[in-house]
Amino acid sequence: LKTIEGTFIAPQGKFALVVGRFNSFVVESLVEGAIDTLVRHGVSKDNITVIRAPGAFELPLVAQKVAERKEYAAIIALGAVIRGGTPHFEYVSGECTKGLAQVSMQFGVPVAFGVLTVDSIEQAIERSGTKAGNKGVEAASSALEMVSLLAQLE
Ligand SMILES: O=c1[nH]c(NC[C@H](O)[C@H](O)[C@H](O)CO)c([N+](=O)[O-])c(=O)[nH]1
Repeated sequence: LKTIEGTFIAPQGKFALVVGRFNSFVVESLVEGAIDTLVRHGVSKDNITVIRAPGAFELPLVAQKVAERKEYAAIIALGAVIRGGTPHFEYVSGECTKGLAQVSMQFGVPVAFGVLTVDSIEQAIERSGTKAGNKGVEAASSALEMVSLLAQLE
């Protein structure tokens, strides 16, 4: 039986955090959690770049431009799409999710999905460092694991 799995041991590679500013009160906690996770797993802060975009809708294009540079071992997408009174939520979160997945497949680079898509501010706060964890931490952990896993599949 052969098993191939990723570890969380920091690679030499660089990490790009592409961040949607919208709902920054929540998103900045995701950024903090992601950076803390990378650093505590041995990634040098010199190997972490934070790129901020207006909102979640812009994240796929920014991720694509970052991926094109072929400089980064992984991209961590962070944002918060919070349902308002209109269907806008579906369009923004749907396009963001599809677009990020497309970049990942097109360029063969891990794009960790750390974009909250929630029904309320309360849910957003719960997932940005309170009782439901921190989606930025989860996304950074996923990025570390994927870099390690993909290195074994090259
Ligand atoms: O990141 C978000 N962007 C949002 N809209 C902005 C969007 O991402 C674009 O920046 C904007 O449409 C301009 O292109 C949101 N809502 O509208 O609710 C949201 O909840 N989260």
